[in-house]
Amino acid sequence: MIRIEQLSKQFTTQAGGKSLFKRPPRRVVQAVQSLSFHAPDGRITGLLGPNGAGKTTTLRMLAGLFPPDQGRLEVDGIDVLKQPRSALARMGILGDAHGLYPRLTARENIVYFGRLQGMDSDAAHDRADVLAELLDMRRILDRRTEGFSQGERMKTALARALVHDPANIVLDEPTNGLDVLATRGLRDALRHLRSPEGGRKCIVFSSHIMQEVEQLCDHVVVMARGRAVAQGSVPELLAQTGETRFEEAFVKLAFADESTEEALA
Ligand SMILES: Nc1ncnc2c1ncn2[C@@H]1O[C@H](COP(=O)(O)OP(=O)(O)OP(=O)(O)O)[C@@H](O)[C@H]1O
Repeated sequence: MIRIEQLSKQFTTQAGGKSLFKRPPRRVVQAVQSLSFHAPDGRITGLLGPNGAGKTTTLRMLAGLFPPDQGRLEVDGIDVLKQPRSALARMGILGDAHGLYPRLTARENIVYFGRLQGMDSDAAHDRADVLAELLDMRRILDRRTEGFSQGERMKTALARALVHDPANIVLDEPTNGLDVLATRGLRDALRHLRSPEGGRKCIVFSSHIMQEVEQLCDHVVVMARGRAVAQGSVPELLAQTGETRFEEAFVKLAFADESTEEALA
């Protein structure tokens, strides 16, 4: 179970400037603002938002990569800021950079991570076999990852993230660069992991692809400009917007401010 409460994060960047002598002005980007949501076990929760909505920033804070300015992040009741190691041990995280060791085989990459998580070698090897079955990667399991395709890299990175059988699975744009079959395979694997047979995992993933979210998610958090502008199941969001197509509902929800601002300009 993952719970996020009133999360905020801003970044300060240098604005561009032509002058050699004047320091360019600073710009503040509010990446995430007062974001709250709850992702229960046995459910797939999707963070859906356009580019720059704050999805990756949110998931990076959940992974303990940097602290929020404000707010609380909890994994199975454990505070990520206060007890990062225990919280991280309860999560399998697939980030945007897959960072595999190219000289190791897929299996060795998976087993190595298992060992880092405190598993003994036999258990890590057994688990690599189970995951290879689940993610349909038996063909590549004993190949060096050097030269792997995008889909093969993603599967290996996902298997590595799941090696310690975490109760919570966090995925940032997992289908980026995958073809239709690989996307289907991933969808099936996530459905299995959500089911009682798959361990009723709590799954949180980010995406800007509506069809993916529509087909997979029990709960959708629509993000825009760092905020959650709406939350609910797909039927609830359709009812809330009075739309029959999810794409229309999403555009209405995610870009509502912009049309108002454009109208006022
Ligand atoms: N390290 C950083 N420094 C400055 N600005 C940042 C940094 N990281 C994120 N941002 C800004 O914060 C905002 C949210 O970015 P984020 O990557 O979280 O969005 P996203 O919803 O994941 O977008 P996308 O779908 O394009 O990946 C953007 O305006 C981005 O430029």
